[in-house]
Amino acid sequence: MAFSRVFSDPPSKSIFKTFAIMLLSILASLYFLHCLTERCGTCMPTERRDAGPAEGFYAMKLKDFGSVRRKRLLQKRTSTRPLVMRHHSLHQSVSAEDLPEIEADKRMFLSRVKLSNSLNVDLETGGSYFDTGKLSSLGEGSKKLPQAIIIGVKKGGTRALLEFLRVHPDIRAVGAEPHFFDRNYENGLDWYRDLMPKTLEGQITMEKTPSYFVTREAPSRIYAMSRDTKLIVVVRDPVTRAISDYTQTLSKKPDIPTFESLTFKNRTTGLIDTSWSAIQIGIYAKHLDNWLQFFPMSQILFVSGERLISDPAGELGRVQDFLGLKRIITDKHFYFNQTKGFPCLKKAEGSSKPHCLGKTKGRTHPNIDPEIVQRLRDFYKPFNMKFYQMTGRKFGWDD
Ligand SMILES: Nc1ncnc2c1ncn2[C@@H]1O[C@H](COP(=O)(O)OS(=O)(=O)O)[C@@H](OP(=O)(O)O)[C@H]1O
Repeated sequence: MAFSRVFSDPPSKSIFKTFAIMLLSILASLYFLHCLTERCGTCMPTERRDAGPAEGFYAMKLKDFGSVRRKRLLQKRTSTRPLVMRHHSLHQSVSAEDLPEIEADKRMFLSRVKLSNSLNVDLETGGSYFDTGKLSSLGEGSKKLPQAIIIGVKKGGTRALLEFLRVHPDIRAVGAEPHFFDRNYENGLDWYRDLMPKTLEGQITMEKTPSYFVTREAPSRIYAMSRDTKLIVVVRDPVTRAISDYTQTLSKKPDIPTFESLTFKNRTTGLIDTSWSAIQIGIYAKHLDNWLQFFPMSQILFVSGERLISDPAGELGRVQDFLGLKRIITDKHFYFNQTKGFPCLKKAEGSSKPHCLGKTKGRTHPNIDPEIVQRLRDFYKPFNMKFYQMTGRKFGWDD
């Protein structure tokens, strides 16, 4: 009897013990969460908003440090995501290039966008990811509608621009192309907002969908969302752009007719088929007219696709100015990769490794008969002249 009293607890005592253990575990988890939000441990300097002129320089430095830190903080919190999520096959199976351009399988597309954004995977390059769900549980930042959008043009260099911009600590961008203002508008703004990554105060939310530039309804729809939206268009020599567009289609459907036969309505008369999208997209002046019905020129920035390759830092400087951001992305961020034949990032967003765009960017183009190329140059010339006049910039496609 005495033995059993010493070695076996009465039921109430054992319940108390279990309860005490549970309480301790809850307290330990709470403390762990608390530390995750960095409210314990080190004390970091924070941004000062009230710096007077004499403190300007230091305030600026502090601001840069603050914004860099903000982004690092956001990225750090995602780095516990299982590495399997970065597995190459995942990126391959959801490659943005694989998203059907015209006859999109909507359900598949939406699930891809969702997957991309839940991981913040850049579907094209697989370069970075961001666990928005995790942040939401910590209550950091909030999803906002984009304040700036790269609206075009297809094959202009839009992916390169977005990837480069993502290096900036004050830019947060969705990796996949949401196609909201063309294919998914009926889903509503809440759906669109939900695709966006979380941002902290002062950060700019961005997305890119190159087909917006040629979508008739896109200007009015974006205007309805916010008349202050900043628009960026990466333009490229329309002839090279058309060939690049064709090369992409050919890579997916090797049986399509030749570039030559698609270019002409009638080969003997030399009449160009302007209904072919590869040709149509390059008539920039016509599409721009549509945008100018809703947005002033001052709200649209034109980036040269050619200079984005020959002088990425120069073009990025213009974009950062346009977005009202400090020029943080400079020459130091790029190197020219001889094998790729393009500029690449020394360090991609959220990584310490060099990063080039994927193999679907910078494809080898098929050889096109120089006569046909010349015919296309003649066709585009008046439209290009008009476009130079409208934008006040000579892009040098006809020199
Ligand atoms: N740094 C860097 N690396 C690789 N590729 C680069 C880069 N900068 C610009 N480009 C050019 O981007 C072209 C693809 O344009 P987009 O990204 O707008 O294409 S898409 O519309 O999103 O499919 C792609 O076109 P192609 O060369 O025809 O493949 C490239 O020429």
